Amino acid sequence: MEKKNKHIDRTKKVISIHDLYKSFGTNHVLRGIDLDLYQGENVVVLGRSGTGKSVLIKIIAGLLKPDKGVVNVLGNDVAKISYRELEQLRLRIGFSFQSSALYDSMTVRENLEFPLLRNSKQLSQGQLTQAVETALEAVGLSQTIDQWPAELSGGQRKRIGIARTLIMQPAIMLYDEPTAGLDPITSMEINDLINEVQERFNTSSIIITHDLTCAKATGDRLAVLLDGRFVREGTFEEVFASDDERLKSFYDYNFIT
Ligand SMILES: Nc1ncnc2c1ncn2[C@@H]1O[C@H](COP(=O)(O)OP(=O)(O)OP(=O)(O)O)[C@@H](O)[C@H]1O
Repeated sequence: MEKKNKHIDRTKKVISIHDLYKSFGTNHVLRGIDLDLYQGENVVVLGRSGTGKSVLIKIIAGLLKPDKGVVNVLGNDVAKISYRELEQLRLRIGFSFQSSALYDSMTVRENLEFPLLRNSKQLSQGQLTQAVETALEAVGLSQTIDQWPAELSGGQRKRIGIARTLIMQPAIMLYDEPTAGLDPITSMEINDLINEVQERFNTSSIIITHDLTCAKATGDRLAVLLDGRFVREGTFEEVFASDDERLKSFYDYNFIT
């Protein structure tokens, strides 16, 4: 079912991208991208492999510099701010990567404490425990607190990865292929979690995927990236209510997998 979110504030842009270009040598990856993300909104970026979705996310996080164009994140022009300002900005952005990248040699509790200890050293043990418990509760995995990553399923590891991101109370979440490699039921649970995070913490999110079920379940708005530009944008129904041949590849892909 298509989602409905009533909490989007269309007067507040948390990300604003205008006329963004990025090439690597003769490989012109992004060729004039415009994208706004509003407070409380989930935007899905749909695109096939190699279309520049990760490059876009890296530019938003200031990990890559644009060749041309403006990328404003939470009021900061990422190409212009100092390294220190960029570090501060990154603390307000949560990344959920394809591999959940938990530390195998740490328990779930230690994995979650890690970003807090690295970034805000003045917390008492009681505050740390409280933050860990709140984040685990938000992803429905309170009982795993003293387990090791190797004891968890792929879906559970993904949730713990999201909890570790939430513990920093990010304003923006960037999800890179959140359902990749997960079975349909677990994928559905992750989609629900993305929506729960949006509602509970009023985060704004960019979700990168080529999974149409995920796009439909989580996206308030979809933007389809093809040949370096967004070729269609709107709700799931608006984007796919057309016989645009360029979108056929997504149906074929999703039919096969
Ligand atoms: N640091 C880099 N140096 C050179 N080329 C790069 C670099 N990063 C990305 N590219 C190129 O940019 C293009 C887009 O890559 P990107 O990783 O953004 O694709 P994607 O849409 O995220 O794909 P996937 O779904 O497979 O992750 C590719 O051709 C890739 O080789």
